[in-house]
Amino acid sequence: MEFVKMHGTGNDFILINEVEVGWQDIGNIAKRLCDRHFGIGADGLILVCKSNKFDARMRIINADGSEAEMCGNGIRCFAKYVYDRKIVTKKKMEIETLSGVVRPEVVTDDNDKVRMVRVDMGVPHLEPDSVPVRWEGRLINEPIAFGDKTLHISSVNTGVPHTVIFVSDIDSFPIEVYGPVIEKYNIFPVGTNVNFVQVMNRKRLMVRTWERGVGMTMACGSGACASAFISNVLGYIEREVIVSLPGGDLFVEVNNNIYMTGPCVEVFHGDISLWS
Ligand SMILES: N[C@@H](CCC[C@H](N)C(=O)O)C(=O)O
Repeated sequence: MEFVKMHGTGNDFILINEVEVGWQDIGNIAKRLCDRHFGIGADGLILVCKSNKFDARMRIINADGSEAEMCGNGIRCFAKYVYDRKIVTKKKMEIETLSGVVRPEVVTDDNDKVRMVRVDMGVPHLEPDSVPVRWEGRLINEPIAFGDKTLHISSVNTGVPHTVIFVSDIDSFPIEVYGPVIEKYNIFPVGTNVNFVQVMNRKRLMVRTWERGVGMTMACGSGACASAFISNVLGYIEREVIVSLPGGDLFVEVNNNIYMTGPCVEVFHGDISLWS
């Protein structure tokens, strides 16, 4: 079957049209395909599925085989995949995900190929049950000790659970040390993505994300939205901000809903025959 390798600001995915396959053990297959040495290599596997009610349905399986509810960079790639292949012909589409309906709008070039996508990411959720996080009331900028280091933690769901932590120097902060500890910390019943944020000025953030089920990534779209939202709640930034990630920049608008705009790129395609 055909697969397509894509990325959104360096967050990379293998996309497969689910209609052509009938895989049972999708977690295990995702793990093998995403492996960077023994497989194609990617942060996640995205399945392009039919929806009974909406234009299409997206499933995202992390590199460790766990299924996530949504993926911000992934849905831009998904929108390009379905529009360029005429699976969906509308520029403003409604995509079903485990986190509800998400609305991407594609921006095309002179050849009607998708170059950028603006995604209505919906309303961010701060209530502890919706994140989810075991905490009395909203968890915003609360000090929590991890060993001998106290970090100020904020929790929000922008399609998937996110933790936002502000640091003064993102380049020297030991993300690989604290990321995995916080991802599985006991107040997060389904784990969390962990975003380390440096506020550069009122219109620009630098963010690095330790992703749940993946590890360090070049970018996280829903993490960029979570970081911009919490930064805005705390009064650090304006409503419109550039979020700079190791893999590129995203433009995020914080209103009642959050909007994220960014690129999506097709890297290569190929055929897979499943090995035993
Ligand atoms: N890379 C993503 C988020 C993908 C899901 C995440 N790993 C999770 O398990 O929550 C994005 O761009 O939003």
